[in-house]
Amino acid sequence: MTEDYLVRVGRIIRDARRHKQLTQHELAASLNTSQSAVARIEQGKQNLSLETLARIGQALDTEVVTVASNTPLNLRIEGGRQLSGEIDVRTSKNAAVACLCAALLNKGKTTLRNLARIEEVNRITEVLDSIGVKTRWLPNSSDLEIVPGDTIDLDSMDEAAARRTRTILMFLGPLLHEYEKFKLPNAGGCDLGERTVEPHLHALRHFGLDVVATHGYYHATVDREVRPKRAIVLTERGDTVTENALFAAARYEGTTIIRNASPNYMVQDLCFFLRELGVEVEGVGTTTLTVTGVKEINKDVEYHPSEDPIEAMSLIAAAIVTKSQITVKRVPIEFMEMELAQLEVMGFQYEMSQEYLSKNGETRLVDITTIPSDLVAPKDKIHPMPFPGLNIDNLPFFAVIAATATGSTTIHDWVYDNRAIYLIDLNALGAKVKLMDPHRVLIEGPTRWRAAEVMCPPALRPGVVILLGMLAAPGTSVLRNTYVINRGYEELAERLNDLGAKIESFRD
Ligand SMILES: CC(=O)N[C@H]1[C@@H](OP(=O)(O)OP(=O)(O)OC[C@H]2O[C@@H](n3ccc(=O)[nH]c3=O)[C@H](O)[C@@H]2O)O[C@H](CO)[C@@H](O)[C@@H]1O
Ligand SMILES: C=C(OP(=O)(O)O)C(=O)O
Repeated sequence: MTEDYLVRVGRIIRDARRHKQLTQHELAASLNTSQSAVARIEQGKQNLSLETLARIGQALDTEVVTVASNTPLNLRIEGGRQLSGEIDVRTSKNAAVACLCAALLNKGKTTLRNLARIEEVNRITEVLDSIGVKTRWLPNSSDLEIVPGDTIDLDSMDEAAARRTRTILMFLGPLLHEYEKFKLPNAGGCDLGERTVEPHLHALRHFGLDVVATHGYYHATVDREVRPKRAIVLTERGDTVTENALFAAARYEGTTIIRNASPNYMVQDLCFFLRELGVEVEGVGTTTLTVTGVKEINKDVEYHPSEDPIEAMSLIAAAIVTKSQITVKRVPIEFMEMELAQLEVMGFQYEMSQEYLSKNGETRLVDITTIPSDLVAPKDKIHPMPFPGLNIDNLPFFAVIAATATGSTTIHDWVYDNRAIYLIDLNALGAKVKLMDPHRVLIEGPTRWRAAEVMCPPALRPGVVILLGMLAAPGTSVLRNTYVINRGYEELAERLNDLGAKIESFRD
């Protein structure tokens, strides 16, 4: 390395350290080195090995050196291997994004413990950092600290990051307390077809929010005289719309009743977190939420979001399709009961531990040990429903499971216009999936899986479904362009490898 280059790298490291509000001492401690060594590195007076650069990147949550990161990340899978061992379910993407947005309600310091370190969270922290909210991962942990401070500078928003997620829509609820006029870039995310924002606007109108969508932005105005006069009835029982209504109610000093609310897992997590902020929420887990808000929130709080039922389902599906015995630990059982009941109908056998509590002190967890089972197709169609029905995001996993079962299974995804269609990508791996119409697929099993090279569908769950098919297929498969998977899962390939899978990531 030339001296000039070392100086530039040193400066990048210094800036990243300052951005994370770490002293040289603190960085040195997490690198197991001395403060003077860090000082030399930052002055460009220290030769750096690739390993040291990687460790610094890890300590500062930033890639100091980016290796061709603009090219898509692909996975190479040696399939047909059985899995074994134990794996912990990590905390959920959907609770993470809800709590991140809720942190905007609080002028004090919010610490979200053991947060999922996934791309979706990275996009939101990029957006938050760009508008002047200070976020930092605490050293050697997955705990994220968020301090909004006194002013939020929406004009400096990292729009590219904002447009890659639908979560930006959930800034409406918190921001209506701060501004009488503001604009936000339109929401993006997985390509699942048209996703409405109308129910959000309908709910937030009760708090004086009016939104006009033009030229890629939501232009919002807030009339502070308008306050909820009666119960807010959501026009859809959606998760994020319920969350937006909760954000609005959380800093309204009166009492708001939200009917047709989603009682789903991420909404429950959000309600528990709002309680930590001093907001009264009754009816958690039901379709009527009664919220008594507080005008200003300025509290140092911490919260532990709960484990992800969708990741739990993904891991159980991995065991089923590879005919493996594994123990999936920390399964939030309340949100997996319908899925397990449906799997039982298909002949799936498993053992379940006693219940214990998640670190949020509320969510009930169990460990599930899968028993390799010969599955049969269910007589009735499999379809999702709002909680306590079969989770909408767990439905795609039934496609790859049905492909291993004997007989014909109908899967009916009434929710998304564009999600069922990706399931036919399983056919490249030998499955027989027929699209009956945009919402229904018919799957004939069992499948003689074969390896293939497939472009990852532009949607998170279908992407993982194809990956699971590849785990089942003997031989070498390649799944190309897998960003969407990392949007919702933390180190999925590495963790499956710990169970005996053989997955390598590579860039072209
Ligand atoms: C960040 C987050 O938490 N995302 C979840 C949330 O997204 P989110 O709450 O944003 O879901 P949407 O509002 O997009 O709803 C999904 C689809 O279901 C339709 N719909 C929904 C409810 C209803 O009562 N009637 C109805 O028709 C909507 O029109 C839409 O087409 O909920 C979805 C459905 O559970 C999940 O897939 C997402 O993972
Ligand atoms: C559709 C999903 O999420 P999002 O709402 O973030 O797009 C999902 O988690 O599968």
